[in-house]
Amino acid sequence: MANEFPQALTIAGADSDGSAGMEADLTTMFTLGVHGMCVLTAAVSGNSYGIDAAHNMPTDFIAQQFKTLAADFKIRAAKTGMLSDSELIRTVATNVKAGTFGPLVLDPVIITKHGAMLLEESAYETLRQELIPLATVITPNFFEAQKLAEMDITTDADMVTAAHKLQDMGAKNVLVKGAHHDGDQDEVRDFALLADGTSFWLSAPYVATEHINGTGDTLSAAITAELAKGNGMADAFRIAKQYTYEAIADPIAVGHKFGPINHWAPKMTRLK
Ligand SMILES: Nc1ncnc2c1ncn2[C@@H]1O[C@H](COP(=O)(O)OP(=O)(O)OP(=O)(O)O)[C@@H](O)[C@H]1O
Ligand SMILES: Cc1ncc(COP(=O)(O)O)c(N)n1
Repeated sequence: MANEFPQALTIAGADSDGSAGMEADLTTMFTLGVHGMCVLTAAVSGNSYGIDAAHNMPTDFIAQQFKTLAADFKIRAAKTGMLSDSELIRTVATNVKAGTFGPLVLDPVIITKHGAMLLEESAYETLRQELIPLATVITPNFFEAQKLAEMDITTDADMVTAAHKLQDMGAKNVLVKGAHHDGDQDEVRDFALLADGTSFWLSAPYVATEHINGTGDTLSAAITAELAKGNGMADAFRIAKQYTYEAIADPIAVGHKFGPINHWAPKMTRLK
């Protein structure tokens, strides 16, 4: 009998162009040497220009997927992606609480690189109440941190304040991703706040490319994969940031606008 292989779960929407969502999550987990599984929450019809349509899965089917996977696999870490609305968030929260899926990485997907909104504004409060308290880690981008912490973020000090607010809401560890879309900077910095109160900045060179669809999914899926392998939180953050940077830094020519990042570039396969 083979040794038990690290297994992780993504609770996410499918992105038809393969750049973000479930596809980015499973690709990242595969590349980092973890077997990835999926509870499908929604599906979008998208290409590198934008998203043309989206559909949610029925909540009873979402609940069934959790039960089917829990009946068999030893899932060591899980993450969330596109959750669309309050009903879906509640379904996911109920089923996460009922199962043993290890640490939960909450990627609070609200907006895509093309500006499509993947979470209804009326659901922000449900996310705060139902899912943030269950989160071992939350990984909001700049925009999501502003919405969830209900504050403007313009300085490093604001990022730190937002991270503490999210921790006060119940997320144990927080990674607030810095803004990077204006191109007037030479580095992108994310702020990490750990459960024990320690904190640090993660920095990488700014890459001037439009091939950045799925960066947030990739970062949170890489954190999930590293936690599934047994790495500590700070190491998981650092490895995930490096993996994502390397995948952005060597773009591939796929699509005409916001194309996918390059998961063949990182030289980190099965890094422990
Ligand atoms: N152009 C870039 N150059 C270097 N690093 C980048 C660039 N864009 C994003 N990153 C990094 O990628 C990671 C993901 O952050 P990002 O803010 O893109 O997530 P996101 O907005 O949730 O992604 P998405 O829009 O795909 O949902 C962060 O560590 C961020 O610093
Ligand atoms: C189905 C789906 N889920 C999530 C995202 C956002 O991904 P990211 O935050 O990585 O840009 C997306 N574009 N599509």
